[in-house]
Amino acid sequence: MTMLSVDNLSVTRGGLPVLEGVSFTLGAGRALVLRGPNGIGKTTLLRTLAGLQPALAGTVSMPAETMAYAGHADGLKAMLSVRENLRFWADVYATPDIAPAIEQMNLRALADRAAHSLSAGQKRRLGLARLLVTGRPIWVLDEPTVSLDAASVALFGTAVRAHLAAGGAALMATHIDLGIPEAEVLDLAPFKARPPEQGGFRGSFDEAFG
Ligand SMILES: Nc1ncnc2c1ncn2[C@@H]1O[C@H](COP(=O)(O)OP(=O)(O)OP(=O)(O)O)[C@@H](O)[C@H]1O
Repeated sequence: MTMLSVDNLSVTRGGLPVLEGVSFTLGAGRALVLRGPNGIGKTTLLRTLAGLQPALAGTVSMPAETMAYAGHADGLKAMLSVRENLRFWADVYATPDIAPAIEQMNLRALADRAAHSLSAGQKRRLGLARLLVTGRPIWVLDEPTVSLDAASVALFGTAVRAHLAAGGAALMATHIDLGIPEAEVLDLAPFKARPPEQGGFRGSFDEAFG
């Protein structure tokens, strides 16, 4: 069953097209890994899908409200404890129980620590625990394993697989193997936007106004 359908999407950064004509579908229970070199537009595409910036063209079948985005900035409240951060998000998303998220991301020993006092990897774990309390079906993950040690990468891989097994879906940019062999891969190279031709803008300008 198709959960998300992206058709002919074009995305921009700093006003310039980055990727053009991106099309793919993502089924319930499926994971899709975006591949491509630094700067190709993985972050831009994920942010566009999550509704954080507008698309230049194309359609996305599901609203951003169905997606939980975890990006480079974890969006944690520095002065709140781990537990308070999760309660805050649980209230926002009307999720009754934060205990499963604390367990799955191995945060029990850190539950009363202020978020600002956590290490980079611990902050990442808290940011990923936030995904679990959103209750949203489509996870949109930008380099989710940055700063995680091997044990935490394994925890995270397990959480993603549990999400897929429960009928969710995941779209992610990652350079490492998450231990999800069934994940499909989308190479973004064919969608790289062509740079504007030399004088192309002036040409069309002249044509329109000359
Ligand atoms: N703030 C910005 N303003 C203008 N252009 C930007 C900005 N940030 C990034 N870009 C450019 O937009 C393009 C796409 O960047 P993006 O971060 O989406 O790539 P990425 O594939 O996620 O890269 P990485 O693998 O390094 O994370 C790049 O060419 C980059 O130089």
